[in-house]
Amino acid sequence: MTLVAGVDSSTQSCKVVVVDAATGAVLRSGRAPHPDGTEAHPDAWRAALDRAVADAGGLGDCTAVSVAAQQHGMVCLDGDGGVVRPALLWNDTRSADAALDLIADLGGPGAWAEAVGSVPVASFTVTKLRWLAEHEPQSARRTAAVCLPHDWLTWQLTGRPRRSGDHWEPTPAGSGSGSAPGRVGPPVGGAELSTDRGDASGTGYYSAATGRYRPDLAALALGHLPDLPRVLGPAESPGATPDGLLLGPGTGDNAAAALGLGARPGDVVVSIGTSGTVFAVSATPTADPTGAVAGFADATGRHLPLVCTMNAARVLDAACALLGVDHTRLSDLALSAAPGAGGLVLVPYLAGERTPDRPDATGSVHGLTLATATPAHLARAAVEGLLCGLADGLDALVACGVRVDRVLLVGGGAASEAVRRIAPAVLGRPVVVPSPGEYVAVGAARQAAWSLAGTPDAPVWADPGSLLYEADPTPAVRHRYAEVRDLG
Ligand SMILES: Nc1ncnc2c1ncn2[C@@H]1O[C@H](COP(=O)(O)OP(=O)(O)O)[C@@H](O)[C@H]1O
Ligand SMILES: O=C(CO)[C@@H](O)[C@H](O)COP(=O)(O)O
Repeated sequence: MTLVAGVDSSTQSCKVVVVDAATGAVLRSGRAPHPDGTEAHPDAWRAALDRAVADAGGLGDCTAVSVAAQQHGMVCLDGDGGVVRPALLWNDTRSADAALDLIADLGGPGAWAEAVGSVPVASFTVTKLRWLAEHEPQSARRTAAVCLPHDWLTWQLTGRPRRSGDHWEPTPAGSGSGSAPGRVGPPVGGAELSTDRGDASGTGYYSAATGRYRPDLAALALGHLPDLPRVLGPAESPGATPDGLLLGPGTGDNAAAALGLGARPGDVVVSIGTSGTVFAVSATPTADPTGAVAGFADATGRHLPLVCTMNAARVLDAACALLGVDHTRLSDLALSAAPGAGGLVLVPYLAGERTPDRPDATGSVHGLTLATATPAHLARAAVEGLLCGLADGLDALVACGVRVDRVLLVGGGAASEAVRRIAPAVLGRPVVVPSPGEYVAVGAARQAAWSLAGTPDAPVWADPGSLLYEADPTPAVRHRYAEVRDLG
C-alpha cells in the first residue's frame, strides 16, 4: 500500500493525516496546538508540525507529503533566509489603515478588483507589508523575500535551510530540484521558495485570473520589490525531503478543503473554523468591487471565490466560557430555545470583523429582556448570529454569479449538533455534513498523491459519506439580525 501524508497548519493547531494513496482512506492522524495570538514566529509552526507528525506515528512509511496552511500570513525573510519578525496572521487587524491607503493609492476598490480579483482588507499580505514599511521600516528594509505559512513550511521540509545559530543556512545552490524560471527576485540565500496559485491569490499581489504576480503592488506596499516564491502548478513538486518523501506544492487551507471534499462547481462549502468561510469551486474568476467576495484560486487550476468572516467557532467557545458550559451543553441549550431566541440577537464581532469590513467592531447583544436573559436564549443567539454572518456571505457569492446546488458544512464548529440543525434554517437551504474529518489535511494528502501519480487530474478517492440536515427556513431570524447588525 502506498501511503501519503497531508498537513493542515491552521490558526489554532497543526493536523497531520496519513492516507492510503489509492483510496483516500485515513489510516492515522495527529495534531498539536499552535500558540494563541494574531502573530506567530514560524518556528512555532515547525515545532507543532514535528509534534503532530510524531502524534501521527511518523511519516517513515509515507512516500509523499504536502502542506496546506492558514492563508495570508506575512512571513518576511532576510537575505540569509532568516525570519525578520514574527508573522502577522490573517486575523491581525493592525493593517486596516494600510488597506485603506493602498486602496486609495491604486484608485479605489474597483481598481484592485480588476488588478487581482480582490479588494484588500487587513487580512491580506499586501496590507501587512505596507504596515511593516510604515511602522517597522528597519524590518521592511531587511526583508529580502516574502512568503506565506505553507510556502515557509514546505521550504523547511525540503531540508535546504539548516539552522545555524540565529540563521537558516541553505544547502548550496544546485543541490535542489532545479531552476526557478518564474522567480521574481533573486533566490534567498541560494534556496528556492515556492507557492501555488491558491495561496498566492491571497496575497493581494497575484492575479488568479491572469496567473501572474503584480510585483508592482508588492513594491507599492513594501517600498521595494522582495523575492516572491515561484508559483507551482497543481501537481508540481517543489522537490523532496531529506528522507526522500516527494513534496506536493501545498496550498491555502480553504483551497485544500475544497480538494479534500472533492468539491465541484455547484458545491458551496461553509467552513466553521477559527475563521468562517463560504467558498465555491468555479471555472471562471470573480472580481467583486464591493470587496465581500475575494477572487482566490483553487488547488486544481480553477477559481475559489470566497467570503471570510473572523468570527466563527470561537463565538461558540466564547459562549461556552460565558455560560460556564462545554460544547455539548451549549448545543443542547441552543436547541432548547425557539428559532429567533425570542428576539435576542448576538452580533458576533468578537475579534473585529472582515466581512463586513469592520476591523474595530466589537460584539453586541440586542433584545435582552427578562424573558430572554437565559442561558438557552444566549446559546441560540450565539449560534444564529455566527450563522447569519455566513448566510450574508452565501448571498454575496450568489450575487457574484456563483451557482449553489449543494451546501457542505465542515470545520471544528460543524461538530456542534446545534450548528448542524440550525444551519439549514438560517441558510435557507438543506445542508450536507460530510463525515467528521480533517478535510484540509486530506486535501493536502490528495495533492501529495497527485504529485506522486503525475496524472493530469487529481486521483479519484472514495466519497467520505455524509448526513443531510433539513429545516424550515427562518428568514425572520436574518431580518432581525440585519436590523441590528450595523448598530454597533
Ligand atoms: N463539538 C464542538 N462544538 C463546537 N465547536 C467545536 C467543537 N469541537 C471543536 N470546536 C471548535 O472548533 C474550533 C477548531 O476548529 P478548526 O476547524 O480545527 O479550526 P482551525 O482550522 O481554524 O484551527 C475550536 O474553536 C473549537 O473549540
Ligand atoms: O483568511 C482566511 C481566508 O481568506 C482564513 O480562512 C484563514 O485561511 C484561516 O483559516 P482557519 O485557520 O480558520 O481554517
